[in-house]
Amino acid sequence: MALIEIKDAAFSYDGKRTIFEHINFRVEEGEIFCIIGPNGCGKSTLIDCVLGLNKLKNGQILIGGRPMESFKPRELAEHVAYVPQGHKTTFAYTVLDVVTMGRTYAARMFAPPGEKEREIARDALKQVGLEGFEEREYTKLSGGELQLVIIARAIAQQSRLLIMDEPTAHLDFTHELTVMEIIARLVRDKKISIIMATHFLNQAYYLENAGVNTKVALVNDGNFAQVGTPSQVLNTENLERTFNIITEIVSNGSGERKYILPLRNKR
Ligand SMILES: Nc1ncnc2c1ncn2[C@@H]1O[C@H](COP(=O)(O)OP(=O)(O)OP(=O)(O)O)[C@@H](O)[C@H]1O
Repeated sequence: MALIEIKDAAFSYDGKRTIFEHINFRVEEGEIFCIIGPNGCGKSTLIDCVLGLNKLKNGQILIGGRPMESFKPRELAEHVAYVPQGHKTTFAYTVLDVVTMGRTYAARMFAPPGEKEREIARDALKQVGLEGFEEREYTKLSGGELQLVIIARAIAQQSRLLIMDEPTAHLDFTHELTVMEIIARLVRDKKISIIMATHFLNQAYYLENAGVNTKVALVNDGNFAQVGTPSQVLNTENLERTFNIITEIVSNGSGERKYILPLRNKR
């Protein structure tokens, strides 16, 4: 059974303009589903629907075969973790406190998290390479470190499904690669499932190249124009149609590693 299934989903903010319609997809265990498309095509809106923050105009979302609206918030947190695009750092919590917040749903009502929850949080920090950051002040981290803490918080939640909206936005090359390595490990080795919106087309190829079970949905005109593996979907024709750009798909000598080489805008 699919971990999550979206059936004939449609959404509009004002009841007049449809942002997307007839969206169908399912995400299996140990699979990453990348949502790719131009600015304003509705990626974040779709993600907010999957998180239950936007109510669909039409269609249904099933989590483990069960309609999403039948889940209590605490129950939903057990199944779905979220890595947002940006975050505010208002309070001077320690890094360990922030990551432990991922365990809130599992703690007893009104009880502070116990040592078991803090141990899970410490382990999550280790998984993102932030061992030793436990007592650092959250507000004093760099953007890259902050993003890794937020990913650690989602890992600490121990949900089978992770939703990520542009997880590498504003990150430098090193931190982008770190995040991609963490994603590959979670999906390929730990069989976590991820839905990720991204602008970085080559990230889908990076994952495919790394042996991660990867699917791509190319959003165009409020619909999924194509769904398939990166090799099936991210070809020169589809990229030209969706982004109006001329590209070349290049590969290393043995043809195992593919990348998109952007050549020029089509004018
Ligand atoms: N709260 C809102 N109320 C009304 N319209 C909105 C709202 N949020 C987004 N929109 C509109 O919905 C459309 C889709 O926006 P969305 O942010 O989902 O796109 P996106 O693909 O995530 O964009 P980007 O790649 O630029 O982040 C846009 O036309 C946007 O202006």
